[in-house]
This record gives sequence, structure tokens and C-alpha cells, in this order.
Amino acid sequence: MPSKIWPYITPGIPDEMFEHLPGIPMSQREVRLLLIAQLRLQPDSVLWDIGAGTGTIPVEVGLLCPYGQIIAVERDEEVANLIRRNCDRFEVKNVEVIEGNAPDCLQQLKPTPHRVCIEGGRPIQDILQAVWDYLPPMGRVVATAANLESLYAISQSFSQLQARNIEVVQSGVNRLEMRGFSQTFAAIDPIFILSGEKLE
Ligand SMILES: C[S@@+](CC[C@H](N)C(=O)[O-])C[C@H]1O[C@@H](n2cnc3c(N)ncnc32)[C@H](O)[C@@H]1O
Repeated sequence: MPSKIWPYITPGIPDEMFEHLPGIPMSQREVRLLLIAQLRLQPDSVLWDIGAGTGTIPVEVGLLCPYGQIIAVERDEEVANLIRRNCDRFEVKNVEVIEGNAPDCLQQLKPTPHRVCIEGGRPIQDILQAVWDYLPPMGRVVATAANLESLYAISQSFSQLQARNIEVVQSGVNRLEMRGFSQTFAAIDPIFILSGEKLE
């Protein structure tokens, strides 16, 4: 695979075009699309991506929002370097990668965000509470949950924070695959995507 891929029209970059590391989770393309739609981005949005993993969101948003700034927060040094390599691969220049543990590292992030994506970090309630203090009125948070406990925790936090326009979507995506001699539909792990806005 070439080290640089350019140009690429987003959104919806195929998963295999990113460099991945074994054991490091990444948002699957169709789920990523739902998540990006919920962010409701503008060309100059500032996005914090907390628990940025493989860096698929920073790459897609960096390309979609040419005047935007993306701050990718990742606690693991090796994974943070993977995000940098994926940004280089797509020649994305408007992403800054911060190695740090949320929520402790959030106070050092500049500028403050219009949009926040949360896909990693526990306890999720502490991260949501911390993020809320940095959001402007009408700022949006999109958080994902892979299990019932996370769904409940995020939902409860939104309620405590008095988030407005809360939406919850669960993905249900099947992809055609060859299994032996048969073409079979295989399910992608369903994910809950929750979003909410700060009123004031
Ligand atoms: C599900 S993955 C994110 C996948 C990503 N959206 C992608 O498509 O590549 C979650 C990531 O969050 C990171 N993480 C977990 N807790 C964190 C925390 N408290 N602060 C920063 N990063 C964290 C993990 O190291 C992991 O790489």
C-alpha cells in the first residue's frame, strides 16, 4: 500500500485505506459516516476528537473542513503516532495530535471546540462534564457507546448537563462478503451514537 493517498474525496474513506495496528479499534466506514453526520460540521469548525484511536475521524474531518482545526487526543503514544502517520498519508495538515489522558489533558487544548467527538475514555461522565465547560452555546457533543452501560452513562450525563436536541441512533449495517462459495451478509458491530447540544 502506498504511504500517501491523495487526492481522496470524503466522507466515507474505505477502512483498508487507513494504516491500522493490530488490536487498535477503528470506526468502521458506515458507522463513521453516521458519526460525522451527527457532528454537523461547518467549514471552519474546531473539533476535539477524544480517544482518537486510528485517526479516521481527524482525517475525514480534516479533509471535509479545510478551514477547520482538529485536535486529536490519544493517551497511547504508539497510537498517537499512528494518527500522525494516517494524517500524513492523506496529506491532512489541520490536525494536531495531543498525547494525553482525558479529562486531565483537556485544559491544555487550544482553541476551544465547537464540536467534540468522544470515542474513548472512562469514566465517560467525567469527560463529558469537563468537555461541557469548554463548549460554547450551540456547541455539539457526539459520543459513541458499544454497550448498555456506556449508553446509560452517556444518556444520564446528557440529562444532568441539560443537553438539548438529544438524538440517539443505533447503527445496523451489513456488508456483503464471500464465505467459501457463498455471498453472505456480515454484520458490523452495532454502535449507539448519541449527540446533544449545549444551550447556554
Ligand atoms: C474506539 S478507539 C477510537 C477509534 C477511532 N474513532 C478510530 O476510528 O480510529 C478508542 C481510543 O481511545 C483511547 N482512549 C481511551 N481512553 C482515553 C482517555 N481517557 N484519554 C485519551 N484517549 C483515550 C484508546 O487508547 C483508543 O485508542
